Amino acid sequence: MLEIYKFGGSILKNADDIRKIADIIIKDGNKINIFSALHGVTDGLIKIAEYASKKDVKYISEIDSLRDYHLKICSDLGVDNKEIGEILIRVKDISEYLYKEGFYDLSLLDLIVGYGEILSSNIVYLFLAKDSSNIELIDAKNCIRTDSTFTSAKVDFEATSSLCKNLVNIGKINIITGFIASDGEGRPTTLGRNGSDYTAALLGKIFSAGKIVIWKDVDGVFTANPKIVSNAIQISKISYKEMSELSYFGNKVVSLMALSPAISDDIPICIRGLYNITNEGTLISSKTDEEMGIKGITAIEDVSLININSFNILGIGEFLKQVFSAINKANINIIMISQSSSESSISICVRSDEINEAIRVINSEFTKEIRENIISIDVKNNQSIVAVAGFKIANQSGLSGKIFSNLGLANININAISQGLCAMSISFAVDSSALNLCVKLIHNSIFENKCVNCLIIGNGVVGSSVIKMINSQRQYFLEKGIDLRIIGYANSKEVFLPSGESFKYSSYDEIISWFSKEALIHYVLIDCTSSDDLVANYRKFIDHGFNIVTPNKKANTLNFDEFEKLQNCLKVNKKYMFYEANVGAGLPIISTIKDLIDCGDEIVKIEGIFSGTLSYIFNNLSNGVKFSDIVKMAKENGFTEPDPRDDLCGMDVARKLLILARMIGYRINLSDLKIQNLVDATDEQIFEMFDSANKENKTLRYVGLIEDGKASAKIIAVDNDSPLASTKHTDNIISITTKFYNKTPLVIRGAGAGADVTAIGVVSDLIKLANILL
Ligand SMILES: Nc1ncnc2c1ncn2[C@@H]1O[C@H](COP(=O)(O)OP(=O)(O)O)[C@@H](O)[C@H]1O
Ligand SMILES: N[C@@H](CC(=O)OP(=O)(O)O)C(=O)O
Repeated sequence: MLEIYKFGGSILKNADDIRKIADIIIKDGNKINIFSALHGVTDGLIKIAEYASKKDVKYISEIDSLRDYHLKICSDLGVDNKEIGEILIRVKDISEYLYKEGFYDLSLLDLIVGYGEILSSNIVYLFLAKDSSNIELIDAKNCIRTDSTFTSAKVDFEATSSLCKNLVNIGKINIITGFIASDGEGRPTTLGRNGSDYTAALLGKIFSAGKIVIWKDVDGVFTANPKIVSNAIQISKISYKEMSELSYFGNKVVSLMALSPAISDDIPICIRGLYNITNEGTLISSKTDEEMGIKGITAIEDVSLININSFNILGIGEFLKQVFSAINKANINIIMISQSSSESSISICVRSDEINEAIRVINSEFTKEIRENIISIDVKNNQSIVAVAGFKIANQSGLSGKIFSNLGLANININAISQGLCAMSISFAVDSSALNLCVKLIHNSIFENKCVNCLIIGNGVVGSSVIKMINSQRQYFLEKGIDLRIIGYANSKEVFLPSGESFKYSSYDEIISWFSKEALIHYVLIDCTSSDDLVANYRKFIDHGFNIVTPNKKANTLNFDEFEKLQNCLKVNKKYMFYEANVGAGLPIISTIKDLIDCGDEIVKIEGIFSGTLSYIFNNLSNGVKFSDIVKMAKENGFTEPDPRDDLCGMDVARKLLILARMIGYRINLSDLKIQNLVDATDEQIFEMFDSANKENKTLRYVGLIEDGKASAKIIAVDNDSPLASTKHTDNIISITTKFYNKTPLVIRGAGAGADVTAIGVVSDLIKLANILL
């Protein structure tokens, strides 16, 4: 099966690229190979023509760099540079002529610009010809015949077909210049920017190729430009119609012009990546990937919007006819139209370089009406058109809502919208300054809305366990439709990204702006620190779209005013904060209390052992064992904070009590709690308490209590048969008495400390959050 290969400027950057291309051509024995100019060379040649004709000597340095670029590649490839040098002298001669004349027209522009393809093809030919005699170099000026519309010439297919059949020997490996052609008088023409794709498609049609393969620096067609949207998804199959829609709206992967010869003869076009040849690329054909209804988001930059308002004096039909015929006469290309018939107003989008002409013709068409204030015109410059395309666009209910509500949240204004009844696309105009954010947001609201993007700050014991748990359970969560994705994790100085890269930060603002620019849809900050500073920044994170999940107790124990501000901030931004691991690590204490409240139950009393450390200490009290020795043992076993006084002072228990008390509506602060501090408790004092409890068949416990609007914690002697007496090891136990659980309280008991159980608390919050968001 004959295949046409086309190699674009994006993969013609250096000698290595050319070696890779040569390998592919030789390995596949591919017969028809079309080449664009080296990367950036067409732009460079246009600049040379412009400078030289304006008598600007900058053209000389441009010529020099053009020469150096090509000659360096020749020398890197070990190719004799004599011929290339001669071609470069011709380019120099033309530019000197333009300089002398101080003028250029489009035919001269085509003459000079076409040398880009001549140079690149010659280099490739010379390189391949070093090892093979079966290589042919073809200048497409000798076989692609066009009219004389310089810079965008129209092809005479019949003449081209017979010239190509005469000239191209498909027994050989042909290296053919893309983009360039000649008119009936032999004058060089070009097929329009990005025209090499078209050359490839024409040859595909002429030689009834089985496939046209366009080699690129990307692995295929993606759901958005992967250079803008880093998480764009590669499309495996896309229909000609869908691709045409994307190309019309600015997708550069394959030019619109190139699609038509392929469509007419049903020749599949495959987009493949030179740098990843194991990837099969994207197939553009009559078939599409049915499951993927929406294929992508694309944009046309540098457009202007003209709004023409008519105050209904003319009939709407007559008004539109006049507008379009005026614009049509001036040969201006209308890219998008949006009409509001009730007001007889119409918005027309044109390329920015055509806006002045468009305004001029409309002004002259409606001179009288404008003078009489029947018609008014206003113009918005610096616009871009964004389009979402795919075969299911027309019948995707809610799609526009999803797109526009996300743009609304990001304060991006839509200046005009267009969608047909059976359209393959929705297109709309936005300010160019918002373009990249807009494309990312739309992309992510369509393709990434099933994923919760987790930023973990704090990579200590808990943070590391959370990361491990998210990663090891990933598949399990995915099967349940929940995609928890870690987008970064940070210590106090640096953020590490999944790509292996990292960046240092000195303020949380830097982290926020780094991740906000990705414009993902669902963000969550997982605060695994005990930092007050990070908590002080929560509101900024929330304002920028983050939800919060945290085992850090500092946020819920801020002084009440600050705590309320945080709650309001969550409410205003419609974001969530989950904090199961604040109390009892993974034990479902917070969620149970929340559920009870949500059901209308009333919490009368909460009592329990809230500290794993203090639980361990009092569980190990027995005759003949000193309190201070048990504290030492707890420390040796890693059950205490690095400084055990942080546990003994009762502050950790106080925070937990305050968190629960606020949940059930107490408007109190830490200073309102009565907490027994054990830092200075002596062995004798504790033994005395232990002994007298023992004698009364009671057990000593450090118990927290929330009741009657107050919260406190102290050592209590509880009955030996009370649930609080039954704890072991580092257990937490919490007994909740409510309006409904009034005879026998609801009791939750289990391990209340440790990295893994805390991580469970965090991850269970993430799942709850995901179930709300997704
Ligand atoms: N949806 C998309 N999928 C893949 N690439 C895209 C998409 N939209 C824009 N691009 C851009 O198109 C570029 C390739 O086009 P171009 O530079 O014209 O290639 P060439 O010079 O090889 O013809 C890619 O590098 C990529 O940045
Ligand atoms: N070199 C021409 C033709 C072309 O098709 O190039 P590329 O394949 O790099 O888009 C241009 O830049 O317009």
